[in-house]
Amino acid sequence: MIHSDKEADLPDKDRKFSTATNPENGLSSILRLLLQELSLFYSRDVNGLCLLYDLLHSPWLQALLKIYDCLQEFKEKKLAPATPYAQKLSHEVVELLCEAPQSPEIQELRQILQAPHYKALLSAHDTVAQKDFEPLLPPLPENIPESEEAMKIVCLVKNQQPLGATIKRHEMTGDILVARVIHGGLVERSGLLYAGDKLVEVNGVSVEGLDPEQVIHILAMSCGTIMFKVVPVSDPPLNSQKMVHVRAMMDYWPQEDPDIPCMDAGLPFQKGDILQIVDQNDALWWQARKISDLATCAGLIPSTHLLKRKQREFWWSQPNQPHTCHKSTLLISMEEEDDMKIDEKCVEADEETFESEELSEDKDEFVGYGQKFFIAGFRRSMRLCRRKSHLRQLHASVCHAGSCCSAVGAPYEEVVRCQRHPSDKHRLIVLVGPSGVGVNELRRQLIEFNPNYYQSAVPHTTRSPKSYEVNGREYHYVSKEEFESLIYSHRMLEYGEYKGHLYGTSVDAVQAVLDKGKICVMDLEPQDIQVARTNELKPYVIFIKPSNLSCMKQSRKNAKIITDYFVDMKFKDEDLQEMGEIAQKMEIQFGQFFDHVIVNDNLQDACAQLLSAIQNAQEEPQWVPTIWVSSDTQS
Ligand SMILES: Nc1ncnc2c1ncn2[C@@H]1O[C@H](COP(=O)(O)OP(=O)(O)OP(=O)(O)O)[C@@H](O)[C@H]1O
Repeated sequence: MIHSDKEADLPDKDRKFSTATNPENGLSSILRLLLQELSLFYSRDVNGLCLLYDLLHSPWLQALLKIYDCLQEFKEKKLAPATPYAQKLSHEVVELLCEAPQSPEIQELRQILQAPHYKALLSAHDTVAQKDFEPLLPPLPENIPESEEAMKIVCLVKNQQPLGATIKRHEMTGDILVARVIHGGLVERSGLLYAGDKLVEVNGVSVEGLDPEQVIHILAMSCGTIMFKVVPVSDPPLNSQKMVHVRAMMDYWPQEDPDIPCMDAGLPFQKGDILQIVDQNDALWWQARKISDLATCAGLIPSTHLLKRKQREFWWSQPNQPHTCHKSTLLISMEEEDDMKIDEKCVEADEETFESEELSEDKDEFVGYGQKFFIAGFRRSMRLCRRKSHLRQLHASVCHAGSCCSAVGAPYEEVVRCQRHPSDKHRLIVLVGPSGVGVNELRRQLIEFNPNYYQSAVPHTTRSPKSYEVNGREYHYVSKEEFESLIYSHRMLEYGEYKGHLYGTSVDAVQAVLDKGKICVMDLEPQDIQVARTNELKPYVIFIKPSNLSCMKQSRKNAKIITDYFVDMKFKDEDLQEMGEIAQKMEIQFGQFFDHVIVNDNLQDACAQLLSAIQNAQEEPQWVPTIWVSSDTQS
């Protein structure tokens, strides 16, 4: 269907120098001449001439040069259609074939020519060949008054998708204006309508005096081509802002937001979603797309400014009502119950009993088959103290929440996609999960799998070392003053008190592992994640989640938990149920910080998932807070 009219177009001068059109000047023919010359010297093998001769004579080089010549020839040709009416021609051929004596070949050809995709191909060919790219505009209305000179007529062909623009009524004049053009929608892609354009007519119907809803009704009833008569805005807004990516730190449901200017244009999202913000021209309503669905047009999301304002208004109007900030209240009451339950389980025990339980934990710290190596950070006191710190810090977070914004924080966090450079330190791996879900089990399995690569940080304590303990192995033994100074200088990632002693993990202890080129794996209570989220440690947070109750009952038949008063205690059904509830609440409150979620049902599967998640975190590009990268560049 397409042929070349190169010869007809080319001036004589060009034709003379074209290697492509004159095969004698082609590279392959030059090679042929060269070979003839070389053959004269071949028998004498002057300076490796034989080698060169064989090389130039090789069939693959000859073939390559021929291909090069053909491509060169093709590149210089201009393509023009043999006929712009291929569809008609095909139709004629089909008619002739009907009259011709029938044979299997003729039948097959008819079928091919009548197949819808083939017809569509010819139709596309003809459209291109006829250069029929412009939409057919209806004729301009006659007798346009001179005052309407500034108007323009815009025709859009509506398909199944919405037009991608919103309208509003001007408060003073009552004019119907284009309020905003949605990024990626039909109107934006046409480039014909802008925010601020005044609508005069839609499909010949005057919009004067109509409500926006009535105009929308006219648009909804129209199909095919829609004609707008508009007075263009004098300065069409230019979107010169660069795209920004953010992590949503909250959920948003447009259907539940009475303030959204157009509910259908809203973009629902959940905390943790990565959003691409494409338009921030409006101070209150931004336009964004989910990174997981970039093919769709953008939707409206509330701006940071609007959300903070709403949070403040809500706080002041309903100070006694539970709201976003109060989600933690649920956790607190639950934790208080938890404490009471521990009391119920309480057995009288004296210091001696605890001493022996502490000793019995040694099996947790010396592991390995045959060769014994040491894993720090699994001590019972440390784990119980961590649980208590959870309760204490939740209390503190509510007491200190002076304003809604400080409790909730920024609704969006700016992020960039970034890959760790192989020469950079590893990212800290943080495991989070409800007590008993298996965080320590998984951490231990990981370190046992490759103790030269995975390691935990050595915690600090203010208690004195026991006779068999070594400073810097089980714990770093420090004075209360030293410990407190680490807290005040923000060098403690987590800390808590247990039986009158302080326990905690410092940033420096984590750094010591990372400095050795190893991957540091630690578990944290979810409210401590934010403390660890720094450029220094760049933590990758993995949430360990229980599976459903019946699976847990099955898989945890032989599992044991540690409590204040028992070293090993079997799970009761209530424990497993409570674990599920706490996991749910953790996800609701802290889900935005989780980079990855693993359901710990089958232990082997969960370990395999953990290994692969850690590998991805270290070696694949990930979304990280922009501030981590910018502070890297500055330092
Ligand atoms: N997938 C699993 N299948 C069977 N048992 C498991 C699984 N994961 C963990 N366990 C067992 O469950 C018990 C509790 O696990 P673990 O001590 O790791 O809990 P944890 O999340 O660290 O809790 P805490 O933070 O309160 O110490 C242990 O006996 C552990 O061996």
